[in-house]
Amino acid sequence: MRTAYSVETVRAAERELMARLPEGALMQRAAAGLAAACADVLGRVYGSRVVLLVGSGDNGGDALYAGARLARRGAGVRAVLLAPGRAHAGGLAALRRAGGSVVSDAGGAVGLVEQADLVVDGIVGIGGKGGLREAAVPLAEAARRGRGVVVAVDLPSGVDADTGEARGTAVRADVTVTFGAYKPGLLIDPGREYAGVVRFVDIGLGRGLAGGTGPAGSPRAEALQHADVARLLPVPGAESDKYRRGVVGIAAGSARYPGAAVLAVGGALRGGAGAVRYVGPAGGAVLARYPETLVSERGPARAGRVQAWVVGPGAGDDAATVGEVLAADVPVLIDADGLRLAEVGAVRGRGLRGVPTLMTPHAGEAAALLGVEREEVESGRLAAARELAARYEAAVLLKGSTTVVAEAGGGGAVRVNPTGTPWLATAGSGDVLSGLGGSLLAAGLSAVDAGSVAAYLHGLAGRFAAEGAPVAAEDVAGRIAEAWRSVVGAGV
Ligand SMILES: NC(=O)C1=CN([C@@H]2O[C@H](COP(=O)(O)OP(=O)(O)OC[C@H]3O[C@@H](n4cnc5c(N)ncnc54)[C@H](OP(=O)(O)O)[C@@H]3O)[C@@H](O)[C@H]2O)[C@@H](O)CC1
Ligand SMILES: [K+]
Repeated sequence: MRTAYSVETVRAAERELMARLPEGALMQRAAAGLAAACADVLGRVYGSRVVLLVGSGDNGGDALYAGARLARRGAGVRAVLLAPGRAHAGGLAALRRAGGSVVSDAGGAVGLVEQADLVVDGIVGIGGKGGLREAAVPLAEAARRGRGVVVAVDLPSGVDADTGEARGTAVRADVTVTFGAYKPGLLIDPGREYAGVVRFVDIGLGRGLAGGTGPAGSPRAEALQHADVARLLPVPGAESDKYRRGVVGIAAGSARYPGAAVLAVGGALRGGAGAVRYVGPAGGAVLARYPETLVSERGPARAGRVQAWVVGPGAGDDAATVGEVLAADVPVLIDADGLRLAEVGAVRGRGLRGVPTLMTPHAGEAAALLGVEREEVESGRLAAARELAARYEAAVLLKGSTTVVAEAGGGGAVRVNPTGTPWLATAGSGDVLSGLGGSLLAAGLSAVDAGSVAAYLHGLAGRFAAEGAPVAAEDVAGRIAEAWRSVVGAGV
């Protein structure tokens, strides 16, 4: 699991640790880790050309001390100072002692940046406010088009550490070396994309972050990894029959949109439930594609037992079916039209009774439910998911470039999906996800686990299906088993 903490929590943990350590010790740990990562990406340090972009805070200090270490190993290191009078004094002295040089005219340094083998972005770290300042923009752009590798210190400058927002230009890193804890902005797009490969350097904050003797700051975001997902996936026991593995009911599709039902059933059949029951007007289309489906002509209340329901994909205006499903005392996943048709009170009532509900809106649907503009949801995905989860007392999976899952009530760490791919933004892909999530709910996973595991597998399946080309939702459903196998293989 990658666990990310807010800047406030990281700062508090740092203060607590610094009080017990000699002055400057933490920065030396950070700089040592940073220099090691830089040496790795360079391959050969001796003779390489390194340019440090140095801002006015400790982020620049890290860059300068790491630069000094590289200079001692024979690299030609130049520090470009964005605020010449305010650069970290100790770091500057260390760099000069090691033979590095300083460039105070940032405006004239564009050529240097373009020609460097390695550009180290120490412009600003967790102390950053707003986007990159004007003087830094041409340097960030030069780093992007230049020939060298770009390594960001702690996080790419211009990216908001707590939200992943990038206002205006931000540094595009190949590698980000982050200290002490992941920051949410490294896990959430667009920040995640700007960060490139993230390397974590432990500087000893663990005890403070865990709440031990330090601040009881809880994680803000977490990203499942293969091994976490492998532990959560349902495994049938020797005596499991199809009913013990869970039956998932799909109340989806309409005469106008039969395809949504077919795709949701397709996702559900690959999600670990023992059987899929379909209720709705698209039974013929469903059976034609998936003859193993149990199709019922009657409404959800009389369709037979299920351990979880999926309601909403392609449902049109069928509010009665949505109401009937929400009245059932089993977990329910609500998607698409169902989100619009579900009454807040009915969903909240389930949550207050302890019956799980998982809502799976995309940004547009979430914006409509919250009564805000879509852009507001897109630029503050964590906050939007938490707000919906609090209003509805339901787990909320907010789909998008980075899919996030908040627990009912909106507290706790938000799960952030690391496997997404832009190719998944294709018609019907959400229907597959809803079936898959419902199937995992029926197999016994909690709402947050079912949502985050479904997003993880769906993202992997999307990548397998796409391989760099457009995909159809059917292809994604068809690759879920492969995604599952790849996860389980890595977890054992
Ligand atoms: N604390 C620790 O224990 C450890 C911390 N560590 C490291 O320290 C980093 C945090 O250092 P920090 O607190 O000095 O803040 P930092 O990110 O360098 O920036 C603040 C400065 O930048 C400025 N500035 C603000 N916004 C800006 C913008 N948009 N664009 C440009 N400039 C902007 C602002 O100045 P002002 O607004 O006054 O002009 C201020 O001077 C952290 O990320 C990690 O790398 C490690 O060494 C491990 C131990
Ligand atoms: K930085």
